[in-house]
Amino acid sequence: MAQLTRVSGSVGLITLQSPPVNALSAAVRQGIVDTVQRALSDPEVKSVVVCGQNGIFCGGADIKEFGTNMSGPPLVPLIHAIEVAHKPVVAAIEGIALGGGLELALGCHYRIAHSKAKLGLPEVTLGLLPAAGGSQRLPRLIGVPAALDLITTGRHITAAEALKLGVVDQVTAHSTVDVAVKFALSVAGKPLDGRRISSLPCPRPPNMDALFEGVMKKVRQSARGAIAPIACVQAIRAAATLPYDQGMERELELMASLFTSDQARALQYIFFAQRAVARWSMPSGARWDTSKPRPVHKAAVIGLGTMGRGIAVALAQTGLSVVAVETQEKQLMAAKQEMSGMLERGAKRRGVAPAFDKIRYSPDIKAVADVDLVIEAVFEDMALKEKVFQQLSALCKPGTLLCTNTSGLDVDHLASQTRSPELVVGMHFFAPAHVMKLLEVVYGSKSSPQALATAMQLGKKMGKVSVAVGNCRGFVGNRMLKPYSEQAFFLLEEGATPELVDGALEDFGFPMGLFRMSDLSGLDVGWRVRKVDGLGKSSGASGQQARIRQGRRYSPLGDVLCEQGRFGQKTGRGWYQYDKPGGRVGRPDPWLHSFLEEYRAQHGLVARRIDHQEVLERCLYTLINEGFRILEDGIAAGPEEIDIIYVFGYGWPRHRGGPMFYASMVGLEKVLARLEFYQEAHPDVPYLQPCNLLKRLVASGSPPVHKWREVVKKLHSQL
Ligand SMILES: CCCCCC/C=C/CC(=O)SCCNC(=O)CCNC(=O)[C@H](O)C(C)(C)COP(=O)(O)OP(=O)(O)OC[C@H]1O[C@@H](n2cnc3c(N)ncnc32)[C@H](O)[C@@H]1OP(=O)(O)O
Repeated sequence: MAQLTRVSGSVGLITLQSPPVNALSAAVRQGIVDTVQRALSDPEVKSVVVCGQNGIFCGGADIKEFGTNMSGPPLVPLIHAIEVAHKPVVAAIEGIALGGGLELALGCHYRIAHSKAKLGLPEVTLGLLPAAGGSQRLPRLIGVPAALDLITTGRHITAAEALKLGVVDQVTAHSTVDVAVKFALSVAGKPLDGRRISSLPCPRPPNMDALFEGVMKKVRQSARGAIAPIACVQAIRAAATLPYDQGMERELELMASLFTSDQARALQYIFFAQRAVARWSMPSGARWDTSKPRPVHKAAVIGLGTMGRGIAVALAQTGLSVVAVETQEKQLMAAKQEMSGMLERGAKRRGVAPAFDKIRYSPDIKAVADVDLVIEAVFEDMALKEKVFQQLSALCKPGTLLCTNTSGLDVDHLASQTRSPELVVGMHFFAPAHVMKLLEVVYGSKSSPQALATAMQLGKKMGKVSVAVGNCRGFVGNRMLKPYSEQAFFLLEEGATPELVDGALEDFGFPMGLFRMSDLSGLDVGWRVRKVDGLGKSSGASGQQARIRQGRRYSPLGDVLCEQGRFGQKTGRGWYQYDKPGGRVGRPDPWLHSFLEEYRAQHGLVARRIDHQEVLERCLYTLINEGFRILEDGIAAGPEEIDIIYVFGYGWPRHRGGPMFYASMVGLEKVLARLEFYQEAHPDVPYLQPCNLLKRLVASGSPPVHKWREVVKKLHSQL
């Protein structure tokens, strides 16, 4: 779908027409081939402008077509036909020119962009590389270093940056199509030789080998096992070292290795999952498209500890008026100082003025009287939160939405402390709250659809990936973390070291293994929770009985470390040792290794050899098993919710698509069989017991992950 019209007498205007983003579907590609051919053979047409309808140039290849039997004309010859045309072709870029969309524009002889347009080659984020000539043309146009940056990160750039780099020739704040048509009239009949990017030599950077080596090293480190960024570097190296035609062959070869890879499938799944979770639903049937959010102009944050500070800053940065309440005067002053710095740094990064005047600080909770929404972010203690909710319920104007920032406490219980439980939801932010992308929005049994819709919309405005989930201990993310960390502790008891467990998880792609992460966030955090739960005391006893609590296997290892004041980085000792309290670089600690040996001896445990495979299977499969339980319990509407939470909030490697997608790639039969195997070996570990939904899915032939939502729905309708 592309339309050709003649404008200003001699300009052929080709308009891509495929809402919502004019993606290059088979029909659009065919439309471009046809219209270009007609424009070039029409003697009345002297020059051509390519644009997209509805102010959007083109969002690139149609991702929905990937993984299907792709038909229609391929992009490479289509773009080539434009480039070799004897009439000037001008791209009028409004909205976006991404991926294949930008590659199409690079095939044109001139590019004019609207000042608000965004451009980029984000293929790497989908597990691919720009394989419609993008990896060969961009370095020729803007040089190797800049092309390496854009292609390996996939970042979107502004029109201003595009102009500075030389990606576009002109930027306008007026009608881009009008400007492009005028420009096309002015260049009609002029020679095009220097305008065909593929015929330009690729500028060779000085120290080219060192440059590529350095970039490859950096990419390998940050890619954590992702293959696409590496292929991107290899393709650009081909542009820098080979003639264009050979470079194109290399581009195709590299793309072929990525196109059908598991990683590409995983990354494309995450792209669509991120969009699917925005279309939330509640067990009552209420949905995103039938529930209208309330307007929120003014919000309050109660409690200015680490979380409250980040939340208040994030709210102010969205343009909301914020009342930041902290009843302890000293803490209030410290918060004010730190938050000013956060606002300043954030503003500098985004090139805007800091939103200092958006925040009013108050030591008095009565300041919430006229706000539309409150986010309570006091210490994670139910009695304290109860009290705050009772106060808020009495002080706020009717209709104020009351949200709790908790990492797992009962939202229904807090709602029961208020006069309007339907206005209460959980908003589980992740630290640092003004940086981390994930937000779990937790609806309780009485939360109204409007309350959920309001919190979801607010999360979106704050730039968060918001996921609606039901209320249970730990919600989705932290609930799944429990079996995962439990297994890691058991593995230490059985013979592993923190380095071995972390090594396996980091090789898998997590930025940090569980023990390194625990040292960073503080071992005392989990210890406090365990003590509230009646666990968390080392007891000092020996033998197996000492490792059984509440009728199940329990490892007091973390408790013993805490009793010795080893809280992680903050105390300079935890699962690793650090140079000093607050040190960042953890080194293996011989003390800990001897401690583990003594511990095993004390408890009659015999160390055995544990390999990476066992670490991964036991930690990840129990986590996945809990994910299935969460689906079974109706806490998450589908696997996409779980996967997005893990990718955006828990460091699950994106190229592995989240835990539920990973399970589908491994094969549900295998996950089930290994859980059964480990359960037999450890019958006192309930988390190893395969859940019914997993068994049911395997029994029904292990349907692909996108079909699970239906299976879960059916399961719930039968209950
Ligand atoms: C050997 C094979 C050779 C092949 C050579 C060609 C290869 C080319 C590679 C590519 O071009 S890969 C695609 C590159 N493009 C992208 O990565 C862009 C992806 N899209 C986005 O980043 C965003 O969607 C957006 C375009 C910036 C718009 O964001 P916005 O927040 O405004 O809206 P969304 O909710 O994200 O999207 C709206 C709607 O559109 C769907 N969509 C977006 N882009 C595409 C696409 N490229 N293909 C198909 N569908 C797309 C998106 O899924 C939403 O749909 P929904 O149904 O409403 O959820």
